Amino acid sequence: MSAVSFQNVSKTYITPRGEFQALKGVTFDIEPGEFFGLLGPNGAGKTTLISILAGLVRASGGRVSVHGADVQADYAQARRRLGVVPQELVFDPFFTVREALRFQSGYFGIRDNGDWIDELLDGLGLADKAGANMRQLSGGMKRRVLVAQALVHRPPVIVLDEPTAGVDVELRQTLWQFVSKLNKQGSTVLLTTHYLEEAEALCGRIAMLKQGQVIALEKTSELLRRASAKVLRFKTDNPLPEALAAQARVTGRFVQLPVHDAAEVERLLAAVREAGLVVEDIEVSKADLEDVFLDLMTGQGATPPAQEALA
Ligand SMILES: Nc1ncnc2c1ncn2[C@@H]1O[C@H](COP(=O)(O)OP(=O)(O)OP(=O)(O)O)[C@@H](O)[C@H]1O
Repeated sequence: MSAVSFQNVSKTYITPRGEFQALKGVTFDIEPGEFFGLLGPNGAGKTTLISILAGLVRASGGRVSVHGADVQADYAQARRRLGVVPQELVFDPFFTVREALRFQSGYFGIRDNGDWIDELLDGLGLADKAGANMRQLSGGMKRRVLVAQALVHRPPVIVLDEPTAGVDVELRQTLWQFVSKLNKQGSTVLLTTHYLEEAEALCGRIAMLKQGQVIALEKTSELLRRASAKVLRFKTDNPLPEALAAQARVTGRFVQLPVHDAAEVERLLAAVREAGLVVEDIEVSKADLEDVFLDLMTGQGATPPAQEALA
């Protein structure tokens, strides 16, 4: 049985300007023990999908289950199997860290959870803050408590929605060490992130969402191998012509363009020459996940499975 199953999930929001379809028939399963990445640009529908999984938003259509428990019909079972780390910092300012974790344990009907709470505090670098009041903690420390709170009932499925957005390097490392350890011990992890290097390093499989649809669903290694395997890189001080800018990743003077074969390299360089750009340090090198992502998002060179997913 899948750890998480999304079957034909749709969501239509009613807005003052009419209906807006945020999810359009999203279907994929996550198997027990996977470290799974959900990627997509702003507004792709990632948070909506996770909120439906967590029972915070109701799907307009389709079915979502956690280890077989339907998130609507069997909410309590599904919720018990999930540890959701939210994006926003929500906490009760009057509790100490340990009290907050005890309270959360009680919410799930768990007593005598002290040993696991100690392990969480240790693993997340919170041991010396156990007695501190929540309102005294820095933003980074509060975020650690949110992670501990999400895991207090030892859920088999851990959901992290942009857990490292705006957090310092130390917390990112602590968090990934701890979550990777839980994953090695058998927990399933679903991660949404904007940091593609994080997804590349951690996730075994990745789904990419674009405008509410899955446009790629593959092993990370396959995704890297299959989509534009190469990128053309160069430096220039000149602005790019529009046709090139639409597919390029530009960082200061550095320009990167996805390429699929030698003919495309020649075509792009011809376009560069034609536009009169002065370029330096031209090289063709291996793509990383960010290149693949950009390639798929700009609609260039979608891989065969991605096209199937769109059908
Ligand atoms: N409550 C709502 N009412 C109307 N529209 C909404 C609502 N929540 C989200 N949306 C819209 O649905 C789309 C998907 O939003 P969602 O937050 O799921 O995307 P996301 O992929 O998580 O983006 P981000 O990376 O910015 O968090 C967006 O266009 C958003 O404006």
